[in-house]
Amino acid sequence: MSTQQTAATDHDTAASTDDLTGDAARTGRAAPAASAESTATSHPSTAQISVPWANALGQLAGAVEILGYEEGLHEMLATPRREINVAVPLRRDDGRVELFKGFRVQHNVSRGPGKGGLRFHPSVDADEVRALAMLMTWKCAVVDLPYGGAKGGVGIDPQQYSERELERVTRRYTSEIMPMIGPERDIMAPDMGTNEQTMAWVMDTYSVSQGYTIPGVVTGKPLAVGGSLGRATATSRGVVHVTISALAEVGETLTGATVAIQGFGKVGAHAASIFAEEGARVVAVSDQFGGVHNAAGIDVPRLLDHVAATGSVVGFDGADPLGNDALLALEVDVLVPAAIDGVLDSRTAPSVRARFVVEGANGPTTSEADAILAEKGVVVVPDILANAGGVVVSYFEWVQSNQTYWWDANEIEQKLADRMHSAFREVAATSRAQGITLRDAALVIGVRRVAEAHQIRGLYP
Ligand SMILES: NC(=O)C1=CN([C@@H]2O[C@H](COP(=O)(O)OP(=O)(O)OC[C@H]3O[C@@H](n4cnc5c(N)ncnc54)[C@H](OP(=O)(O)O)[C@@H]3O)[C@@H](O)[C@H]2O)C=CC1
Ligand SMILES: O=C(O)CCC(=O)C(=O)O
Repeated sequence: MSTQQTAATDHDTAASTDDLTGDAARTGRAAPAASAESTATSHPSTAQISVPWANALGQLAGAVEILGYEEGLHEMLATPRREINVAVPLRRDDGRVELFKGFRVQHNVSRGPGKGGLRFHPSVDADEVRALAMLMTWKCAVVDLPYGGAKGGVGIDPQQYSERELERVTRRYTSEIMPMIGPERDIMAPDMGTNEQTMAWVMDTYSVSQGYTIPGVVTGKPLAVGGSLGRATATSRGVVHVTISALAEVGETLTGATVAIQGFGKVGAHAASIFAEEGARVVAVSDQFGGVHNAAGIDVPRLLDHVAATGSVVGFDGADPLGNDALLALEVDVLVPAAIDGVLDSRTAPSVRARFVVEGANGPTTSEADAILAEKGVVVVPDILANAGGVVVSYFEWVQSNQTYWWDANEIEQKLADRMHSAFREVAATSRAQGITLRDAALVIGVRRVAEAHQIRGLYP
């Protein structure tokens, strides 16, 4: 028996995960637009809506059904408050001109300014950004931050462009969406394809336009211009905190637990390091080029050196090659999708053998896959809880910026741990009390907080 199988067997003796998967029949409900894969299309010009937006609407519909809200309130919660589409021209280093589409969506601002990342990825379109903005609304509410939800994106593959070209795209995009953003209006942060340098360019472009330095317009900035300690690792650390909480629910710890991670970017790579430091066995990781697997556990620091030298996990000599789909099907305790959305769908979900799926990525599981995983007894810790560590420390960064007084790393890590564990406890308690999945429980908490804000403010009768 392999060491991987031994670990799984050890964990099999612990308490069952049934009470965190809710009632599978209920999870598989036919909510409006919930059958995302069958009704949606990834082509924005057709009458149908895209998979991420259909999934987001379906999730909201499920929460509204549980909460018993009437249609007017449902419609208000489903409708983005403000959206802007912009054209972003770029003069390439060689003189040619290219045009990209950019978007910023404020889904809801009833609890505070819009908050959410900026994504550079070729798949970015209006529906994807809408879906991600809606997720931000529920996410900020689940961890009880005084923010609404927003997201931005540019349909560009950043790996095909020079640093100088990316700077020009970022500055032009920022200028185009300028009327919507600001430290009290809408605060950006890094997401897929962007990083702290991108945030420094956004902050500089915004500050120059206003005539003075305004660090609070973005979070996830470099420390040298007002970033926060702990932000770079916060999303991943939050993923590890909720994994520890989820395992504790069934009487287990992280020690020796097997973990597979899809995506080795800002979230996936830090998660691999932190899981390994905390005593878990990281057996597989992947990036867009493929994955690597070692049942005895990957030497993560050595893998990081390999990635720094080659740009990919592929070819690492301390593990065997593995495809991305095969990674999703590994028999592990914890599977962490930390790359793109929709990777767990009706095709891949039946093969999942992990006991816990902890969503580092936004929207990695389609509605159909959710129902399949619940049926199989797989516990899914949903994105709006699992990856909220990033926005929690973004909030800390914004608070520090506003008060111009900086906390030390221990204070930030402790506040992050407290916030993530207490949010998990609250979600798990709702899940148990109502017999619903962790995703539905997190949505019920988030949606209810946002609806309450509307009702108290009088924006909704
Ligand atoms: N950064 C943050 O603070 C937060 C991020 N998230 C979510 O986490 C996810 C990852 O974000 P982040 O780490 O910031 O993004 P990055 O751009 O830093 O990393 C993305 C990773 O995904 C990999 N990837 C891209 N396409 C595929 C594919 N088709 N199959 C497998 N892997 C793929 C990339 O591979 P390669 O390295 O080869 O390019 C890269 O390793 C996103 O869903 C994001 O919205 C959620 C909360 C906060
Ligand atoms: O840190 C933030 O403000 C938001 C990060 C983000 O985009 C996300 O949580 O999806």
